[in-house]
Amino acid sequence: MRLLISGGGTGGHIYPALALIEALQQKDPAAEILYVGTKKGLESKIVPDAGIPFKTVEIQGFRRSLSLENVKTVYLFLKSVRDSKKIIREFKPDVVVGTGGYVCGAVVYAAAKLKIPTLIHEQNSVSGVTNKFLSRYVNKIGICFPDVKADFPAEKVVFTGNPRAQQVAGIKPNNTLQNYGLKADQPTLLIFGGSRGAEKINQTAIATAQMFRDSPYQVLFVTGRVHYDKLMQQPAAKNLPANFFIQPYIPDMPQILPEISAIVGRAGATSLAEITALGIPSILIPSPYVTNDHQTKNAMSLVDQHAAKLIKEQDLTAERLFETANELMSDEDLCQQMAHNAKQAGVPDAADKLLDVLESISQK
Ligand SMILES: CC(=O)N[C@H]1[C@@H](OP(=O)(O)OP(=O)(O)OC[C@H]2O[C@@H](n3ccc(=O)[nH]c3=O)[C@H](O)[C@@H]2O)O[C@H](CO)[C@@H](O)[C@@H]1O
Repeated sequence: MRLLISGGGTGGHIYPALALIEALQQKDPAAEILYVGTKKGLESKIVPDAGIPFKTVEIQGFRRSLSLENVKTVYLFLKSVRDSKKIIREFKPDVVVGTGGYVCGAVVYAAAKLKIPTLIHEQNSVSGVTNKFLSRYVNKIGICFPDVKADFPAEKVVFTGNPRAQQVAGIKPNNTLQNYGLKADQPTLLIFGGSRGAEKINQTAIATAQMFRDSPYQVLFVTGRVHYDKLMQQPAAKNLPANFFIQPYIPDMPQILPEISAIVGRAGATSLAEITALGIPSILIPSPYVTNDHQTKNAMSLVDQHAAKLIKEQDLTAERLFETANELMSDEDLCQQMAHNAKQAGVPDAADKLLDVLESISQK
């Protein structure tokens, strides 16, 4: 099969695409893949690092207010559709897949206009702007939360879950935390604010460092690459307790997750797919800055099932973060119960499900 795939901007759109590619390559080692993204998005590093052929088009998102920038956005969209058509004609895919982000708007739209079979994957409980636009043109739509079906033409929707879940579910603990300086035999709390890091979570997490000093577990705090240098200059980052570790980014997150006891993080949909695939208790701090507050809705699906606790960003303080995390890490029964509940919500065969949909529409 020749698969052209596009998804960009943040890890939450990119990692599901990579997981689908991995599942396809396992099933069909002769499969030919091309990934289309932008130079500016995280995909321009993550995708070539994964050894996948990568091409770019130039595109940007719409501003919500009336602005001259939107004229440029329309111009870039039309140009990127033309550029995408050129890439599609050269690569001759059997099927084109979009996993969200502005870039896949142009690529998948171009494919649909060229009558190539198309599939989009919506990770969230509320449809993204790009997927909503594309839903008119595509053949099928894979979803991860039942509620989001209402945002799309019902006959196109298939519940598949997030393929990253299957990629993560297949990995066994292998002392990977040691590569980051942590101990292999201690429970570990992971704190991170999504694939790009989150300023408020970062400032709060660094302020908790000394509070964790005497805890019988270790803390791995991941800042996001763009925040790391500035954060490490703060006095609080200079004299860290021996059980508190800071990293800019974890490129091999699927490898470390099976060794994590509990997570404090945003409620990005791909992170939640990982948390539920493995059954990890979590404390979720949804981003209030995303379309239609979709992270709160994502988070509530786990909170309602007693699989996660929720702290609103506006209520986040160092004391609240430490107390909530410490309470969880100190209560084995609670951890086990939440882990069990999280796992119930997981879809550990999501990549196979999405591949089935892909094969059903592909020209090959
Ligand atoms: C601000 C924003 O628009 N966020 C959106 C974005 O989030 P974001 O890109 O943060 O996505 P998620 O939290 O869903 O996923 C993050 C992904 O990055 C990985 N990771 C993270 C940190 C790290 O150091 N290493 C690493 O590999 C995680 O394992 C996970 O696979 O896409 C999600 C999925 O559509 C949405 O639900 C989020 O609302």
